[in-house]
Parts: sequence; C-alpha cells; structure tokens
Amino acid sequence: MMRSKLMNLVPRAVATTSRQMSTATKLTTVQVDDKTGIATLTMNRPPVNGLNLELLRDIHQSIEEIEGNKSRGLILTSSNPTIFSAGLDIFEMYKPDKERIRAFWTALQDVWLALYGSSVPTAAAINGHSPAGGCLLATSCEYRVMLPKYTIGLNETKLGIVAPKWFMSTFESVLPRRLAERALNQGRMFTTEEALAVGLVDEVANSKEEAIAKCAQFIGTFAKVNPLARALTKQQLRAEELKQLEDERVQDLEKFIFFVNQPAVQKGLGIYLESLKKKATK
Ligand SMILES: CCCCCCCCCCC/C=C/C(=O)SCCNC(=O)CCNC(=O)[C@H](O)C(C)(C)COP(=O)(O)OP(=O)(O)OC[C@H]1O[C@@H](n2cnc3c(N)ncnc32)[C@H](O)[C@@H]1OP(=O)(O)O
Repeated sequence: MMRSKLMNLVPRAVATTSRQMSTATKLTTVQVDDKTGIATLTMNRPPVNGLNLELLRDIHQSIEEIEGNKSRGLILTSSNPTIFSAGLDIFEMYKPDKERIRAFWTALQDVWLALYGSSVPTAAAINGHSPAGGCLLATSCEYRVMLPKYTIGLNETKLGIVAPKWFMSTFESVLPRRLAERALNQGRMFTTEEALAVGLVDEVANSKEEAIAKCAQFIGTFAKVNPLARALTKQQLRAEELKQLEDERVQDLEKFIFFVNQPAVQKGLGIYLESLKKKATK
C-alpha cells in the first residue's frame, strides 16, 4: 500500500489560488491551497462530528484523494466551531445492526491505516473538543495545533470500554510511555494547556485560521527535504504499528464485535448516551 503511495511523491508546479478538490461527499470537504499545495480536509457532520460509518468512509476517501493528487501535506480540521470530533458515534455501537457494525469498524481501521500511514506530512488543527476517536485522529497526524479551553484524550475507560491496542500505540507514539499508561487507565481528558505541557499537542493557536497557518508552517519545514526520503523514513518509523493492525484486522474486528455485544458494555453505553442527553436538557 505504502509503495504505490510513494510513487506519487514527485515535485509539482504551484499556482496561486485555492480550489475545492472534492465536494463529492457531504461529510468532508477537501480544499487545496494552490500556493502551498497543502490540502485541508474538513470534517462536517453536525452536531459533533461523531464518527459514524458514512463520515469514516468520507474521511478515508478524502485521504486517498489527497494521496493521489500529489498534495504537499494534509491538514485535518472541523467545520464545527467548538468540536473537532466527539469520537466514535456511540449510536453505531449501541444496539448495533449486525452488518453495519462490521462495516463501521472496518471503515475505522481503513481511516487509521490511511492517516497514520499517509505518505504526505499530516497535521491536525484541533479547533474544539477531541475525545476518544477524535484524539485518535489527531494523534495519527505528525503535528497538532489546538485552540485554548478545549479537551483532548482517550476517555474510553470512563465509558466502561477499552481502547484497542492501535489506539493505545498511536497515543504512545506521542506521549512518554508512563504518562500514556496513566492517562489511558484514568481515561484522562487533558485541557489544551495540559496537553501542551505534556506534548500531546505541539502548539496552541488563538483561532482556527491561526491553527491552520501553524500546521501549514510545520508542513513547510519539509519543503527542502527530499519527499521520497521523508516518506520512507516516516514509513519505517510507523511500520510496526501499521503491520500489526494489517496482519490482525480480522481478529481485531471479531474482538470488537464480541466486546461491544457484551450485555454489560451495552448497558454502559446506554447509560452514557442518557447522560449525554440529560446534559443537553439541563
Ligand atoms: C480487549 C480489547 C477489546 C477491544 C474492543 C474494542 C472496544 C470498543 C472500543 C471503542 C473505542 C471508542 C472510541 C470512541 O470514540 S467512543 C466515543 C467517546 N466520545 C465521548 O465520550 C464524547 C461524548 N460527548 C461529549 O463529551 C460532548 O458531547 C462534547 C464535548 C463532544 C460536545 O459537547 P456539547 O455540549 O457541545 O454538545 P452535547 O454534549 O450537547 O452533544 C450534542 C449532541 O451530540 C450527541 N453526542 C455527543 N457525543 C456523541 C457521540 N460520541 N456519539 C453520539 N452522539 C453524541 C449528544 O448526545 C447530543 O445529542 P442530542 O442533541 O440528541 O441531545
């Protein structure tokens, strides 16, 4: 998979305007800045960018599109002014449809493999809350810029669920092992300020525009680096985690299906959904 992506890494001429590359799907848009050649992938699924089957498929398609069109980099962000992504759409896991839940988890695996394994430089402009699956997306990128007063983290244990190994290894690729272990066990959500202090995010910006500009600046640091050498270096550094999921995706899917169908897990998800609804009516 990575080898064919590498074939796309040839220099290209740049123009001066920005163009909408993809509106084929409604849940993501891809805008390429023709001056920098950097693509911004925006998630757009109100109200909270909950990662359901359709959004995951659109994100995957957009990443493939960006890989294919020789963009110089990928910036992931959200159209919601206060939420990057609320993580997995819990309705996909609560009283699930047998076929759909398999497609859903497979789509999540596809997104992670494509984003974590992307041959282009990746950055997340985290313009809002980013729990669980939202944090997975952000930490799959190489660089993170976050707006103040939001939260980010893997809170799965607080929901009575367990983050799969590849969520954990992505988290651990950003945070020191001891800190990652403690945060995962606690289901800890970090404020922007805390996330910056521990290195979960790289910079703080005061607006989405500034966050995107900082992400573009990061991607710009590779301008004078040979793209093939950079991509091969990234590939080698990330190969172990990618191979592990590629080799075990069927078992990973079966584990997820088994786990999510446990009565205790279903009960916990139901209670959690109720608590989210109650919060909305307060
Ligand atoms: C041995 C190993 C086995 C491994 C097996 C694997 C096991 C499974 C692993 C699964 C990993 C899971 C990953 C996840 O991502 S789970 C999702 C976690 N997400 C959250 O906990 C976030 C919950 N949401 C919030 O905290 C807030 O909503 C948020 C801060 C994001 C926004 O707050 P705000 O006040 O702006 O908005 P509301 O809370 O009022 O929400 C608006 C409406 O959206 C609904 N909502 C919110 N989040 C979700 C969600 N994740 N899924 C579905 N729906 C969600 C919320 O209920 C409101 O709905 P209503 O308007 O109808 O009330």
